[in-house]
Amino acid sequence: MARFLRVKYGQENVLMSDIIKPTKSTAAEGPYIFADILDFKGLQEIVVSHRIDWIIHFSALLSAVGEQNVPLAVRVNIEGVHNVIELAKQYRLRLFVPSTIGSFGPDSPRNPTPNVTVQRPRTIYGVSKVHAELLGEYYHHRFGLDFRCLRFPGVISSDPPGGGTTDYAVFMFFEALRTGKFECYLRPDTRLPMMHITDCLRSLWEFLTVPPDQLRRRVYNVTAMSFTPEELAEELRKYVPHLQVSYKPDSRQLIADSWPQVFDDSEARKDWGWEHKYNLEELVKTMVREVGAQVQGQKN
Ligand SMILES: NC(=O)C1=CN([C@@H]2O[C@H](COP(=O)(O)OP(=O)(O)OC[C@H]3O[C@@H](n4cnc5c(N)ncnc54)[C@H](O)[C@@H]3O)[C@@H](O)[C@H]2O)C=CC1
Ligand SMILES: CC(=O)[C@H](N)C(=O)O
Repeated sequence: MARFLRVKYGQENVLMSDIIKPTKSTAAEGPYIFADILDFKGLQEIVVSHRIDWIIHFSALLSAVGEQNVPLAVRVNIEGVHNVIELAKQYRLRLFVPSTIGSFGPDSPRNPTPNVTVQRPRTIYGVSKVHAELLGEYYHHRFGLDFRCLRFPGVISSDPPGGGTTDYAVFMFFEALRTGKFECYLRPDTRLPMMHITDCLRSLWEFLTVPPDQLRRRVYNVTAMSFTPEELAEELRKYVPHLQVSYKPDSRQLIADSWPQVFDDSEARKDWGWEHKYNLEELVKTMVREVGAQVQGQKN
């Protein structure tokens, strides 16, 4: 996202932060600083000394890793949001926080899942995201905070994924192109909403720049497609014809079974003109090219 925003606003005007060391190429792309989302005073200092006016808050533990360390997920995902939202209120910053299909649960309608419906997720990740959505809406109505939030589906890119349930789709490309074999931790018929990273970043950008009076909500579903592991493998076989996929469901299956299968993003399409560009065919073609280049680079 920083790369995307730097093209629009200039390299020096977008400050990237994390608690981890940047890769060489990330460090070369523009300013990068240490910021721990749990350190409120440290965040205040950054906002003041860098004259920050807009926060895009990505830090989180995703669904699968969150279940492995619930206390840490509570701190990073819930305390972290308390800190940025209070910061945004104090300094009148604009704030974007992503949510997810994981903010829905087994009581939600799964096909399709509308923008407003029962949520009641069963993972700490989902609970923390519903909390962020509600708190953001509350701060918007109570204090006039410009809070915006998109619920993303599984986002597919050639970067290493962070420990979610939808990560299988990324792993399948790497294993298919490295070894021609893949063991999937979800059942072959597990349908989940997905989106290519290019569409994800564009949706975020378009949503951030919509004039406020065009928004009927502060939280919108967005998506591009839905597919199952079996359907993804079938499309991938156009490029790796002998791909063998076996299935060994683990605890992530339970999570996937409680999530939307088809995400209804008609409100985003109607209110601010959201349109995806990548369907399954385009996504696979692009991923094969990008992951293929990485795999080739590792071999040389
Ligand atoms: N990747 C996906 O498919 C989807 C992602 N999202 C949301 O997008 C956001 C980014 O997701 P990803 O990039 O995939 O996750 P990721 O796991 O790759 O990145 C999360 C980042 O948070 C950082 N972090 C952890 N603790 C921190 C702390 N105390 N202070 C500062 N930073 C800290 C980590 O170092 C990591 O770089 C998350 O909020 C996630 O919920 C939403 C839906 C789908
Ligand atoms: C859909 C998400 O939020 C994420 N990729 C996960 O699987 O946890």
